[in-house]
Amino acid sequence: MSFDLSGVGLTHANGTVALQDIALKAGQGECLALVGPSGAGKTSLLSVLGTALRPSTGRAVVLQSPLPTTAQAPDRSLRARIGTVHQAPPLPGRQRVVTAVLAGRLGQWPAWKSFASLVYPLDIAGARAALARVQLADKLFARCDELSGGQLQRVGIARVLYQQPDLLLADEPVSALDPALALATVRLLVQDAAARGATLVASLHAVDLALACFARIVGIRAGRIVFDLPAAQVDDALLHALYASEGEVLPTLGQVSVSAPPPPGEAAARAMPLIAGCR
Ligand SMILES: Nc1ncnc2c1ncn2[C@@H]1O[C@H](COP(=O)(O)OP(=O)(O)OP(=O)(O)O)[C@@H](O)[C@H]1O
Repeated sequence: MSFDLSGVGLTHANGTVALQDIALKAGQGECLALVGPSGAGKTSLLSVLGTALRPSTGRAVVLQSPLPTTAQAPDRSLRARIGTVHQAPPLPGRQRVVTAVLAGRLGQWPAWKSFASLVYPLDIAGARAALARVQLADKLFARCDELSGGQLQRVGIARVLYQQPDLLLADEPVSALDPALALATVRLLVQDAAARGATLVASLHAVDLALACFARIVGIRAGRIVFDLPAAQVDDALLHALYASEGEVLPTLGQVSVSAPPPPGEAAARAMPLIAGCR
């Protein structure tokens, strides 16, 4: 088992209830996509899985470790086995890309090696290889503040590819990329996880991308899981109900407009001429 959440709730410091009674588990090596409208709780759920936020209620076990329910910090070795791709990677502007990528393994290295690598990058070849997988090898020694938003997202992805975590969490990882690059990048994440037997949980804005690339789709609305199904069983009625608060147009990579709920399967199929066979 990669993770097992039962009865998990999360209330933010200001009293906002972000998650309620979440029951979700995944075996090692499973890949699942989280979809749902803005504010549904996708980032909050990924933050709990990534140990950045402590559940307010319920029980969470991640990579065989029960997460602490007190203020106690999760242990460093657990965090080193979890990799997170942020929508906007928190990379210092003055940091070189090579250092940002190598930081993916800081949690796995002994303190002396981490410190030495911050002073002088210790595995330049490894960083270059990870960047090449996202077509950014030429930016190896660029400063992070010299990159576009989409390039920064890809540096964040190269960092997690370099890290090789057992549990990979991706929060809107391709939101700043054009459709073709977004598809190639999500495929890369899925293929990397599959090749290594790692678990991947990705929140995706574009439902067509989620349906094309992931075998299992989890729909979230108002902090609750409303469906958890194989992609083939996620039909338009379910998706329109999920996104009802955002109008009648489903968010897709191709921004294909669907004016009214069509028969099951049709909207996603219409929205997907660009993306086929990702899984
Ligand atoms: N740091 C915070 N403090 C207070 N409330 C928060 C905080 N972060 C998120 N929330 C609230 O928690 C709820 C869930 O937010 P979350 O960011 O998890 O949703 P999301 O599905 O990721 O949304 P989006 O798709 O817009 O990124 C929302 O009501 C949001 O306003």
